[in-house]
Amino acid sequence: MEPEFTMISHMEPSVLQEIYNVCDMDDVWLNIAPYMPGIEVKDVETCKRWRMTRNRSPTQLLFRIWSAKGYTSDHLYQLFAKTKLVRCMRIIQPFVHERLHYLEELVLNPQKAIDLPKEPETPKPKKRKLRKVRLRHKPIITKPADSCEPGPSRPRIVEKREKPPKIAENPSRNSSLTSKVIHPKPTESSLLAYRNQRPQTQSILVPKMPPISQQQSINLSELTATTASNLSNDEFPIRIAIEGTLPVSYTDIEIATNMFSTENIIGKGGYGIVYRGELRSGGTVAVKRITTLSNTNNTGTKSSQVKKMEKERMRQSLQELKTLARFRHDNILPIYAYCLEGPEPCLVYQYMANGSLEDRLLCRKMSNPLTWTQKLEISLGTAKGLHYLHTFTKTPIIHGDVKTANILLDKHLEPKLGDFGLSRDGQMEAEIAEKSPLIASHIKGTLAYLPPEFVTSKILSTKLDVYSFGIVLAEIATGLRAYSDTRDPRGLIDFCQMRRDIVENLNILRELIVDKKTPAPINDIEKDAFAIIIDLGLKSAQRDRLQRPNMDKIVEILQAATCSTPKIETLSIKSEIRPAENV
Ligand SMILES: Nc1ncnc2c1ncn2[C@@H]1O[C@H](COP(=O)(O)OP(=O)(O)OP(=O)(O)O)[C@@H](O)[C@H]1O
Repeated sequence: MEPEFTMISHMEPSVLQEIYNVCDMDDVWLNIAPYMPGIEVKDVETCKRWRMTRNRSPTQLLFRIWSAKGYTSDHLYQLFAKTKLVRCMRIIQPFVHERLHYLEELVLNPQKAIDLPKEPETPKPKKRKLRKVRLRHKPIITKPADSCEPGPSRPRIVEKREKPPKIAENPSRNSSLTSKVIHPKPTESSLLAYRNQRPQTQSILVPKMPPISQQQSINLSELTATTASNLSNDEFPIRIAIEGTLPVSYTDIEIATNMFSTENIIGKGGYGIVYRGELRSGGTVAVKRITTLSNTNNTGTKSSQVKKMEKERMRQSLQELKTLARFRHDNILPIYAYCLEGPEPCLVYQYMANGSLEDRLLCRKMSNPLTWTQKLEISLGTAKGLHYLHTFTKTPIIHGDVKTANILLDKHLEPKLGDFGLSRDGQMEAEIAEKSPLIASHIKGTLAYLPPEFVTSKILSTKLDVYSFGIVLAEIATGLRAYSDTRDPRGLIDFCQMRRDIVENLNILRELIVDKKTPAPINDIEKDAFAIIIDLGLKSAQRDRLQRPNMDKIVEILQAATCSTPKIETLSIKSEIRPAENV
């Protein structure tokens, strides 16, 4: 059965490439942009910068932006007819509905067109497949006053603000060409005519995307053409993920990050680069740009391995979006917005001025060492965030990747847990006794922070996060890395525990493993801080998960430690734990 329509982004990549080649040549794309409903001045400017700064095809970006608005190969064919690009019409003809094929003849021989049978009226689209898109700006075309180009000038788009549109225009019905609306290559007079003819409204009806859940798999190109409003299946995870979070345009992100300038880079992770962005309305944000993999094999297509990695990358980004959009807490990194319409998906977060806890513990970027009071507050805040995740809903959420790099510090050094790509629904330890333990389908996370029961038996419970948090506490107390090849033992918990077993005297232990960068304690709370943090760290990272405390107990201990002289048992774990194996 013939498909109802083909989304531009779903067309054969080699066909699209051919079109890009033709339209990039002599900047032909600049001639067609003014005829594309919904394309604004800022979009054209973005495409120009895209070519200038990255040497990438401006047509490709232009089509991506347009395609994200729901336009199909049929619309593209009509656009090429309007701009008399017969070569392009022929290239995409196999993807175009037969009823439109007559347009080629019409373009080649407009006189003959009078004798042609009238174009069959486009069937009225089903109501549920239509979506109303209102555009704020109407581009109009003028000849640049300062143009020094000979002959017909290249149309320039200038922005003009308009009153809100009143009448809806359906491009699938109104843009079917008749001899009246076919334009020759724009000349000054034709541009004037075009301006007068162009409908006064910018409100158009766009066919809705097919529900993505019906498609076989999710890939980047599908997602980049996806917006919140054109997903129709309520069960589809993207819709759930993005509900309650604002979509933002790719252009706005480019402007905020100064075209993703290297000066704005604040960090790099496994899946993307994080940029500092300045909003036009004022305020700073962090933008994570999920990088796509450029590796292709010698046939020019991506290997199945690369496709698998891209899919996983996308899955994790959506998981992060889904969890962060659902859970709001003082100690969970707020997500502000997302963008799926551009060449790479982007997530926009609150900007954390003091970077990651990892950076601060290692005094990277010339930062000052944290004091014991700050270390206690950061430990407590992080514990509260985890406690919230484990207890807020009936089914606890397991973060799955708690580590110092994923604890971010705002300008007041308030910690916020980030990187929820591996988060999932889990079980409380108590539930495991009643039911059978949840077994993860795969092991993911940072190996040095993963507990033995997860690495060996894939047992998934809240105690996974408790174990990882224990290692974070040991890092806070000692200033040492979770794992080091040059240390014996290499794992930090084993390293501390071994010394703890040998040395009875707390002062000597402190001398051996305390973080020497931390300023000397200035009060009783600070004096006790090292012992409390390392003790809790070792307890939380015990090999036997049943011996590890719950997050509520951990919060209670840290809360007591930050407010008054704690009356809690410290360094009492000598006989309780066996040295943990390095995982
Ligand atoms: N909201 C933010 N504000 C300020 N800096 C941030 C923010 N988010 C991330 N960063 C910085 O960017 C770095 C990279 O973050 P990202 O989450 O991509 O990777 P990661 O967690 O370090 O690594 P991976 O995702 O591979 O585990 C962080 O270590 C941090 O320094």
